Amino acid sequence: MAAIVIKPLTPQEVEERLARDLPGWRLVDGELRRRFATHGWKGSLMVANAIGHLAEVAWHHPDLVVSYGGVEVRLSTHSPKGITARDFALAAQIDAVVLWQPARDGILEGTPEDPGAAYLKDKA
Ligand SMILES: C[C@H](O)[C@H](O)[C@H]1CNC2=NC(N)=NC(=O)C2=N1
Repeated sequence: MAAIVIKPLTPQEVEERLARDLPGWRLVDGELRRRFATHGWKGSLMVANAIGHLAEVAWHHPDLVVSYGGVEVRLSTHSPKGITARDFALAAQIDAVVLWQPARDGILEGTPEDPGAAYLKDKA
C-alpha cells in the first residue's frame, strides 16, 4: 500500500479549503481555530471530552482552551509543521459531532429549551 503523503498547506490553500469545507473555522497564528459557545462550565467540559475522544481515536490532538462560556479548539500538525489534511479531517469530524442535532420531527427530543437544561449555544 502506498504511504499517505502529508504536507503542509500554504496559507492560501488553507484559506481556500476553509471557505469551501469549514466555514466555522479560521486560520489564526498558524492554527485552525473554532470556538463552541456553551451555557456554562459543565457544558464546556462535555464538549472538551467529546473532542478529546475524537482526538485520541484519530491520534491527532488539538489544544483546547476550556472556559466557562465555551471551548476554543486550536489545531495544527507538529510534524511536518503546519496545517495539513489531518487538521482539516479532524476539524470536520469535530463539527459533525459537536454540532449534531437530532432531527426536529424525529424520535430524539433534543436538549430542552429551559435554562436548567441549556447546553450548547451553537447548533448546526
Ligand atoms: C508526537 C506527535 O505529536 C504525535 O505522534 C502525533 C499525535 N498527535 C498529534 N497531534 C497534532 N495536533 N499534531 C500532530 O502532528 C500530532 N502527532
